Amino acid sequence: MVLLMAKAYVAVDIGASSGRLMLAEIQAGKLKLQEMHRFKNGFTRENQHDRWNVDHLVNEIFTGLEKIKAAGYDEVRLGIDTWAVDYVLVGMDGKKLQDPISYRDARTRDAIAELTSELPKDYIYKKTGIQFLDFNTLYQLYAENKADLAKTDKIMMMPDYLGYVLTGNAVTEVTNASTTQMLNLREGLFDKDLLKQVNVSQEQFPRLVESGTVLGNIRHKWQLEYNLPQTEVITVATHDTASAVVGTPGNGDHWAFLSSGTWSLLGAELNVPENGAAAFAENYTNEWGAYGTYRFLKNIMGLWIAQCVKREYNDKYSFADLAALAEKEKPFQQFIDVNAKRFENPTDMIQEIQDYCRETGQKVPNTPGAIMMAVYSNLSLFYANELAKLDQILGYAIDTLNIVGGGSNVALMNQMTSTLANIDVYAGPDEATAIGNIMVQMIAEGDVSDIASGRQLINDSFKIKRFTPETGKYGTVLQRYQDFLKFEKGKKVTN
Ligand SMILES: Nc1ncnc2c1ncn2[C@@H]1O[C@H](COP(=O)(O)OP(=O)(O)O)[C@@H](O)[C@H]1O
Ligand SMILES: C[C@H](O)[C@H](O)[C@@H](O)C(=O)COP(=O)(O)O
Ligand SMILES: [Mg+2]
Repeated sequence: MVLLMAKAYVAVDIGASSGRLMLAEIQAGKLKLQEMHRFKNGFTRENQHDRWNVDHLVNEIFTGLEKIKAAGYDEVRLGIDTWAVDYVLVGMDGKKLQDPISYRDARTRDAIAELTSELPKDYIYKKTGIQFLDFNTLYQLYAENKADLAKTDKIMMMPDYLGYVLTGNAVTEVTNASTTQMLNLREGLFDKDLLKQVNVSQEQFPRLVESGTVLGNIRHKWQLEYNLPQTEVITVATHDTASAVVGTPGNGDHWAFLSSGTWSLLGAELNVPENGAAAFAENYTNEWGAYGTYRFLKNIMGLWIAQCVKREYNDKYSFADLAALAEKEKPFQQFIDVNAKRFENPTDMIQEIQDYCRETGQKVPNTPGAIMMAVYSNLSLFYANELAKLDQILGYAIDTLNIVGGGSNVALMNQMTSTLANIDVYAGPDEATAIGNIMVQMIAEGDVSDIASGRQLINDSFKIKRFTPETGKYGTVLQRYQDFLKFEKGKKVTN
């Protein structure tokens, strides 16, 4: 009797700190997920810029696929998602011109001020509905080496470039394209004025496609070089946060998501964009989601800070160790604006945190536990503050927060956020990005009918932990934090 193997799906999810290949199948009505390969990601200094090693990423994808083949899977579907805004310049010969520059590189430091002196911010926001982050693709292209741009045949967003290397086919998938801050909300195309502003032609971007589009099979030349399964690549929601939102269980009537990884992306899934005055004033974004939705969210510095702290202790502590050390400390011993520019890419994060506390006349954390409690408690305060703003902008009360990603493992932060925001928190799955990647593939293949049934399958398949508010436990700390932020912004703390 030939056992019909359930279709196997592979998610390649590459975040700013780590990448992974996750294999999924539906077994007995549940989604079974297994990690087949994990690898480090990160940028290094090369040729005067912070750059990603994109050949390393390609090699790791093939290594992961060889492991999947060796595990007995001869045929798979595969989707690729990565972090946003960064791109690869591809020359007339179809090869990359150089290793891509990271969004944390200093080259865009003054780009927003320069570009928006010619094109006002409100004009750009009305067109695109996208938040002003100085590393958006628009500002990277504004700062790009003009000679390199002239040699460029195609500008490929990171996940699209990886799909192109595997299959030879180039597209621009819309969820990640929206993070460029160059897509026109009304027209659904790259905006002509913004293209002109950075001397790029529409033709230099491959055609725009929706998530769920079949990209093609892995090229034969790779099959000869590596021992790979037969692999059909599907263009998923290629911005990792878009996949994370698809993979969010969506518990609650008016629920919000917090994709908690290197970045914390806090927001709500909308059916129409919200690019009005209040959203503009609070720098909220309308990144495009899967299935015609919009990810109305704010970028928060997130666990990037924890990653730097861990590295600066020479990886002596695991993340779980650092969370356990923090648990032993008292919360809210100092207030920190975690989104201050100074925390974006400092040479020494621990020093930066201590200097900030000294400059603002606050208690300076000196031990790993105290430093991590400062990080976790101020992230939780920032989340609670932003949830209050979200209620104001959207005009209704968010009743539940779904926290996904690696940060959903930090019970201390899940509980603090629930109490500070006075709403229920559902934590998990931590691999929601990979799950959302796979969900789009399954919907494209007809194995799952739509996103609602996909989210039901997620709830049925993974352990989702609920946290409820310990009402009143922290008194007026949130109000005092909000007053502190207003005071610091008024003082224009140098950052
Ligand atoms: N067991 C854990 N305890 C505490 N923190 C954790 C744990 N697992 C993961 N994390 C946190 O999650 C972060 C990674 O989340 P992840 O979603 O994998 O990020 P990315 O996709 O950006 O690489 C780590 O930086 C760490 O701070
Ligand atoms: C620069 C972008 O805002 C950033 O990539 C963010 O959107 C993102 O993709 C975060 O994903 P991580 O998994 O790296 O936290
Ligand atoms: Mg991630």
